[in-house]
Amino acid sequence: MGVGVDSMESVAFVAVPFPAQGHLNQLMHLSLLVASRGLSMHYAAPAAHVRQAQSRVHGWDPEALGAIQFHNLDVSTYESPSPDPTAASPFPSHLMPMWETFTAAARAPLAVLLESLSATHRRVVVVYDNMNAFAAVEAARLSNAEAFGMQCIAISYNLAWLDSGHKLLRDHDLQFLPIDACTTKEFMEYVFRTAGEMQDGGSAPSSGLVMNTCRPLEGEFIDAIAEHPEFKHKKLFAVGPLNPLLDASARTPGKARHECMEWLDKQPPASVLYVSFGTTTSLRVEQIAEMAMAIKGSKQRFIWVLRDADRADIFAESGGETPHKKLLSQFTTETQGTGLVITGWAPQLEILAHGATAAFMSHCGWNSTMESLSHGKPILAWPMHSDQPWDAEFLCKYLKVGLLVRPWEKHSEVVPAAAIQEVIEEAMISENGIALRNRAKVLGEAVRASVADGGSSSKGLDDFVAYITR
Ligand SMILES: O=c1ccn([C@@H]2O[C@H](COP(=O)(O)OP(=O)(O)O[C@H]3O[C@H](CO)[C@@H](O)[C@H](O)[C@H]3O)[C@@H](O)[C@H]2O)c(=O)[nH]1
Repeated sequence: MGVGVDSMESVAFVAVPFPAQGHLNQLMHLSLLVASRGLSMHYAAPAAHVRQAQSRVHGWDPEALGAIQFHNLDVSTYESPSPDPTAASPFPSHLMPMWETFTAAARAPLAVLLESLSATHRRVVVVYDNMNAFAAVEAARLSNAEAFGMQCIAISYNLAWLDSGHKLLRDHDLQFLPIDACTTKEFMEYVFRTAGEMQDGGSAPSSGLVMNTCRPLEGEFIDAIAEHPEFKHKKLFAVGPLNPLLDASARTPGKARHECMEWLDKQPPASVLYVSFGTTTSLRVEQIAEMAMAIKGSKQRFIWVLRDADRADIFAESGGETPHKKLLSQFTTETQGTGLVITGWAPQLEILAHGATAAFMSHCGWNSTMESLSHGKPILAWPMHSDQPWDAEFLCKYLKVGLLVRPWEKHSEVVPAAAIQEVIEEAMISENGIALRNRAKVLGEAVRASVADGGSSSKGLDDFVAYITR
């Protein structure tokens, strides 16, 4: 027997993230933000990635997860090799087998989920990672579903991709490196193959884009993309930063604090350098040695997250001893009291929010960029792959809250300790560094205002929810 319209719940919101931390995270934040608006919330990913997203969610009281129904998309088993720091390309190619399996296998169970939600709701709204265009195709098969792409990277990146000679880039002297230069041939082939399945050989059948960005960072670029023929007839919503905003005490309600936070509490204000390269980068052992020398030589307080890229299944046993174990133990002894090395999962959002943190040496993944800027912290930019060289360019030349550690062009070289140390000292103890930190603080206030009541991103989220529940 069919379900009567009167008894149907209203709108089902289905998040379909791409299986990698920097993507799982953003759709989780969006789902949690929308959850309080009375929609029926769903988050669909392979089982290990649902678990990953749940266990690593940051800045939220874990109880908030209760508002979401999680669905394990049944995909066949995939290889989960260790990353290879010595590989010719810094791109995380060890994740490719899992991504291939995901794209091929997640579609059928997603279709079943969407069909069942479609039968019991007035409307199904699918917010899919732009890498998962298949989800938009599945939504388009249903009469009462619509899809929105989730933009997990800078929108200026899309503009540069579509038109690298755009006036905005020329006016600000911004150089765009094409993505194929910063990834691998294999990844590009995967991207074009998965996008190529789309209708008319091009874009996914979506109603628009939800963008994890805000006007104080990318206002001109948001306007320019809205004018672009590809987006002109689409609904665009800038709702970022999606990451929660913490105050300088950096406490997340309902969550036990990591021991590094007790150490941070004891450091003077704006005195600690935070160093981390996200979840898709593994440094060569020679580079780790140079980094250790630079940090020690700078005599600055620090927290250094020294971990390899995630494996496809983060819960799989990691094999063997790390090659830098001896170096690390010596470094830890020599820098006792000045800093901490974290080899596990660090509470990055809390560290960036903390009043003792001064600056962030980062690979410029878009999450790290937004998390840092929304807490008013400048970036020592060391781009590794993909969109990161663009983010570094944007931070250093457009927003003027970044210092370049090394240009992308030198990515295959080991950066010597002296060069790293010079940038650390510039950020931490020079006049220029103080000016940089002040600019980041001012920008951070503008970013935070955009998600406060009446701010542009807060309005963007209201408009999005009003549109999907119309
Ligand atoms: O110990 C750690 C390490 C990472 N993080 C978090 O993990 C996320 C990492 O995301 P991001 O900074 O974006 O880096 P990647 O993991 O490298 O992200 C991938 O996804 C991003 C969004 O698409 C892209 O911008 C990047 O280039 C791509 O590598 C952030 O939320 C961090 O706060 C922690 O909380 N603790």
